Amino acid sequence: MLQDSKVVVALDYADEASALNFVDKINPSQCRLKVGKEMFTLFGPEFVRKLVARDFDVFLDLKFHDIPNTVAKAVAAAAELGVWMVNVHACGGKRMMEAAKAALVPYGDKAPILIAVTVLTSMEQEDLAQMGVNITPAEQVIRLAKLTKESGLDGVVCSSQEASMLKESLGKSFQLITPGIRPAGSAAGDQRRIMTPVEAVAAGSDYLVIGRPITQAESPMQVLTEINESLVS
Ligand SMILES: O=c1ccn([C@@H]2O[C@H](COP(=O)(O)O)[C@@H](O)[C@H]2O)c(=O)[nH]1
Repeated sequence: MLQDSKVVVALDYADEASALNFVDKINPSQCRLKVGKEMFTLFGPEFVRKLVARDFDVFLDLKFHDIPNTVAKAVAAAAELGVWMVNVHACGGKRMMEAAKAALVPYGDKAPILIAVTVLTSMEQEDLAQMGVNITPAEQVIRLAKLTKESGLDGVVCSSQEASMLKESLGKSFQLITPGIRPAGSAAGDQRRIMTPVEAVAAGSDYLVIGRPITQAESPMQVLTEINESLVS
């Protein structure tokens, strides 16, 4: 299926019917779909299978963070679901990330893209300081992104505010998946390191993860269409 859009819609709905009502109105050329902790916990792998069966590229955003053996098994289970992308926390360390990557080798070119979360886009300097991390979010992001690349992964989750710096130091092919995207005028909510869709793409984001500005809009389809049109160069 031809995938044109850089938008990954975060399907953070509390009920399956609302999620499928939105999905039924779109096609895979308009966006990819992200299933996170809320919907996976509520509706499990069967919900993911339904989206994959509709030909959508699915990002399974469960942010695995555990011992290497457990994460490797979880990532392989994600590959069995046929998802397009899966992630772990870079804070799990190099051995954990290497184990996750190795677990995908048997899937060859059917393996999902494997990325690692650096610093959550909801976090700012004060949040890091409270955890004893006394550097800026950007410094922590580059540190974890370098470790992710050394571990053989395909890219990172970061904010678009770090995108140009990461592209410059880690190269064009290292994928940058950026939540914390807010079209002008939409509420930031709990997000802290944000950018508009147009700014994010200009900064070097490869994929834009967008949830509430689309899913909570009066007309989600209209917002998605407007964002896609704003990104056509
Ligand atoms: O650093 C991160 C990592 C993941 N997320 C996820 O992205 C979406 C964002 O949703 P919005 O409604 O657009 O804020 C959400 O599912 C998060 O779990 C993130 O925001 N930041």
